[in-house]
Amino acid sequence: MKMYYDHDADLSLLGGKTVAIVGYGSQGHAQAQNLRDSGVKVVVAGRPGRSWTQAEQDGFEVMTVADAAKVADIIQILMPDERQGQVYREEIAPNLRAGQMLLFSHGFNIHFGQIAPPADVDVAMVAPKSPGHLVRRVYTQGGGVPGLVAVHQNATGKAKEIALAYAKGIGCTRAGVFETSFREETETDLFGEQAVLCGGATALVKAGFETLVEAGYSPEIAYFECLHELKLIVDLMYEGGLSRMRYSISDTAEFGDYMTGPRIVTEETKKEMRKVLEEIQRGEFAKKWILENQAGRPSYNAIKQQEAEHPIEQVGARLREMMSWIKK
Ligand SMILES: NC(=O)C1=CN([C@@H]2O[C@H](COP(=O)(O)OP(=O)(O)OC[C@H]3O[C@@H](n4cnc5c(N)ncnc54)[C@H](OP(=O)(O)O)[C@@H]3O)[C@@H](O)[C@H]2O)C=CC1
Ligand SMILES: CC[C@](O)(C(C)=O)C(=O)O
Ligand SMILES: [Mg+2]
Ligand SMILES: [Mg+2]
Repeated sequence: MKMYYDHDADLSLLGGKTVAIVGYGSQGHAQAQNLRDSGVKVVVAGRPGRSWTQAEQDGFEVMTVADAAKVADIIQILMPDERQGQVYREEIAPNLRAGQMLLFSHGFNIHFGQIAPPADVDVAMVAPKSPGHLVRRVYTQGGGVPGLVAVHQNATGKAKEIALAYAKGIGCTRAGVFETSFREETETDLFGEQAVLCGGATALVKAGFETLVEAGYSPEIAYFECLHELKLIVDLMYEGGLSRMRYSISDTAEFGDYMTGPRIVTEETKKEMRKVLEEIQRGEFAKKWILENQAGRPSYNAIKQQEAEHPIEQVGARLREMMSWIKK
């Protein structure tokens, strides 16, 4: 397995081809706009509604998913994971022809068997390791976000080269693209978002905020300390790793970091992380998420509502009103 950069990928492989971006949400709008700016012919596929209108306003030719599956050479599926199976079966599969490429940015549906493409199409993945809005922002700033590339089916014999050309079109080869498998991407992505990036980080931020507020400190100070400043600290880690961050903070903070960090994230926490990973590997999380959607998302909706009402969200909204550069 190796890393691929701009000089390893040939954008001309997409010349004369049409890429259909199915779904114009977080990843869809970013990948569609980056590809277009890279000179690739892009159409957007969706259903009548907000995203369809937005894609038209952004200057794209927009069509139904079924029509896009007919006209495109590469079909990049960027609908929510839980919707992809049904739309694939109803609108994409009946219109597929040999030699097309089905592309994904997350391996969930292939790895967990929700989508089973015919043998005569390429099936690959280009997964940006970034939220969609930053895929676009970093590209327009001249950079790119790292990505993963994987091939599940190589019907044409050119699947990896085409996927790498696509990765170049969205800017990922500027930062580096690592070759992986659908299984590795799916399991590590689910683990990362649950244990560290989203679940772990939000739980840490809320616990810190609540500890300060419950001890009588101002919610405003607790917000700045536990949420706002986290971005600034993480920016330093992004630029130069843990040591760059530790270079910039005071020695007092660095000593506190060494003494207290291991008391917060303990061996017990790591034990739980290993359990989370095993549940993902055994497909238990995927099953739970599929059943949750079939039941109309009762837990998801209830917790989402509860989280929106957390005091950190109220105080944060008020404080950010004064920071116009953040609102932009
Ligand atoms: N969000 C991210 O940053 C990342 C996402 N990914 C992966 O990318 C994929 C897309 O995720 P994400 O960008 O978050 O998705 P979003 O939820 O942001 O966007 C979903 C899009 O799909 C459209 N859509 C939903 N249902 C249908 C349907 N039945 N028919 C046609 N269009 C439909 C929505 O249109 P409408 O407005 O009509 O609802 C919307 O445009 C997933 O596989 C995800 O795991 C990978 C890396 C990061
Ligand atoms: C961290 C969440 C993510 O995996 C991502 C932005 O990479 C996602 O599924 O949105
Ligand atoms: Mg991810
Ligand atoms: Mg993810």
